[in-house]
Amino acid sequence: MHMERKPLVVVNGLVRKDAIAYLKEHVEVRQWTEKTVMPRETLKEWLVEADGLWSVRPLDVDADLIKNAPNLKVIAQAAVGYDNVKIDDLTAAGIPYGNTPGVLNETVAELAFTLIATASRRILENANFVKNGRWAQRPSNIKGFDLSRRTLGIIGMGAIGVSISRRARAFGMTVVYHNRHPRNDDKLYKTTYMELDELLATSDVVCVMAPLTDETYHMCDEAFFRKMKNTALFVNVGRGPIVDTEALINALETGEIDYAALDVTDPEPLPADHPLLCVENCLIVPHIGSYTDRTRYDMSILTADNIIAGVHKKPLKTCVNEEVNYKKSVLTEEIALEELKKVGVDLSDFD
Ligand SMILES: NC(=O)C1=CN([C@@H]2O[C@H](COP(=O)(O)OP(=O)(O)OC[C@H]3O[C@@H](n4cnc5c(N)ncnc54)[C@H](OP(=O)(O)O)[C@@H]3O)[C@@H](O)[C@H]2O)C=CC1
Ligand SMILES: O=CC(=O)O
Repeated sequence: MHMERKPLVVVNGLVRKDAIAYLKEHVEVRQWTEKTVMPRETLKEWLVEADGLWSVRPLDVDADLIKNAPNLKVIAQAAVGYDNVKIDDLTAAGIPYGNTPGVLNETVAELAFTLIATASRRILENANFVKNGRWAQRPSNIKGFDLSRRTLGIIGMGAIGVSISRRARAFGMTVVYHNRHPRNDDKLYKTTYMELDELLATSDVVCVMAPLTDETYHMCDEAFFRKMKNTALFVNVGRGPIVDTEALINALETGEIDYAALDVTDPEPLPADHPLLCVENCLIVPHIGSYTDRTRYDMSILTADNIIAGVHKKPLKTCVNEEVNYKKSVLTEEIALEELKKVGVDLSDFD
């Protein structure tokens, strides 16, 4: 009797154990479980046999990585952002790429708004005085500012940006945004489109929620910060390299802007001696936008589902390069095979 081998999925780093257990119910898994980053050459060797790849950062996914992977049918990663992936290379190779949009919108928006609220009331600095037994010595210049009746400018008003805007409205803020294209639902979300310069001049809080692309790389440079209000708060939850870090440090130290709150930095992680860590008016958290147990679970299961679908040539639930996603025709073919089985055709006869 013909025994079909299970598809082989390579995972090049550590991911949640429950997601791996789920994946193993459907496919064979070969995982790099060392704490060190998997050497690229070793990964390339493993991919020779692989049907699928669960990509774990840091990893540059490009034509070179997959050139000796003749069976590869899908690559997926537990993240919305795919700036480490050359999508065109995968499309050229006919490989669909799955990301995890949607399931993290509210969680990332909560973190973005937590940064805004925490920074606006200087929670960290004030809490430190209390914790260090210096309540009474707290200097009077560590003042917060109100969010109500202020303007939030979102750069990159997509799925997460909209969720941030809803929270801002609940705090009594006016929301303006800049994208390459104005949205057609401004009435619904009570938002206003602005060109970038106007947004920077208008906003009391500027929040970057755009993807990292060639266009957005170092978008926040010296000129960008010069156009912001001196009293403004700058927040980045998009990607670190959208910001020219040196320009940000300079803007914070010279008073060009008042304060920054960052979930993402360039580089990541920040080395212990990085100059950004010495800047007093800057709050940094270690890229925890989607990092809650429930949301990381949802992202991991969606990634596993995309991989399981892809290795069986079924449509990925969330695919970036939809033009090479597996289409219904594959399903139709399977339904046809099921029908054949039902009428007693022994498919192994055709192997
Ligand atoms: N810190 C964290 O943990 C997380 C960070 N992220 C980051 O957030 C990004 C956005 O996620 P999500 O909201 O789901 O993505 P979406 O694709 O829904 O939204 C992205 C938005 O950015 C806009 N945009 C793209 N290019 C530019 C540009 N050059 N200038 C201005 N706006 C631009 C797009 O509009 P248009 O096409 O009209 O320009 C779109 O509205 C991700 O790519 C990722 O990098 C996501 C999740 C967690
Ligand atoms: O940074 C996280 C992501 O989902 O993108």
